[in-house]
Amino acid sequence: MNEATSTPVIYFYAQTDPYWEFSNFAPFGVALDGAWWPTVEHFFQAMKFDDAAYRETIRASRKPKDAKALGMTRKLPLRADWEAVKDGVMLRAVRRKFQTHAAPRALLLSIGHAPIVENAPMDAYWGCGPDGRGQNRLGQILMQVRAELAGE
Ligand SMILES: Nc1nc(O)c(N)c(N[C@@H]2O[C@H](COP(=O)(O)O)[C@@H](O)[C@H]2O)n1
Repeated sequence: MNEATSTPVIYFYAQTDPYWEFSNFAPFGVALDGAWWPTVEHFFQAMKFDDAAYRETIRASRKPKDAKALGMTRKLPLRADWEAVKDGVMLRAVRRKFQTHAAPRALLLSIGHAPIVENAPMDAYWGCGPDGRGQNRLGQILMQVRAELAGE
């Protein structure tokens, strides 16, 4: 429960959780930059790199966890501006996912103005982190996309 508003908080993360559809790992592909990406995670991880061949390796990987593992390598350099652009990359991909797929869009709109939190125990940037006090940037982006879709 959000104590300020008494609105239930929507948590999501694992495939077995309610609202798994909100995860970047959920199987909703996106068309971006002239290609089809199997999940938002594939696109996000690939965009970390200037190397086009490596981006394609990530795009072609079987599962989002494979894409994530490929994106975590530091054998190749991250693009120099990654920290500056990563939130915009995430917003583009999440926005396209919900524009493209009716089922997750309906679910996102069905929860009204409820706060959304990625319940990621190891990620205090995109999620709420181990102590629940992380930045929750993915949750914020989902709420932004929800407002756009609702015409707010
Ligand atoms: N479902 C799921 N499983 C994991 O293991 C995760 N880490 C996440 N979180 C997502 O990871 C992405 C962030 O990647 P970087 O750490 O910036 O490389 C982002 O899509 C999170 O939502 N989710």
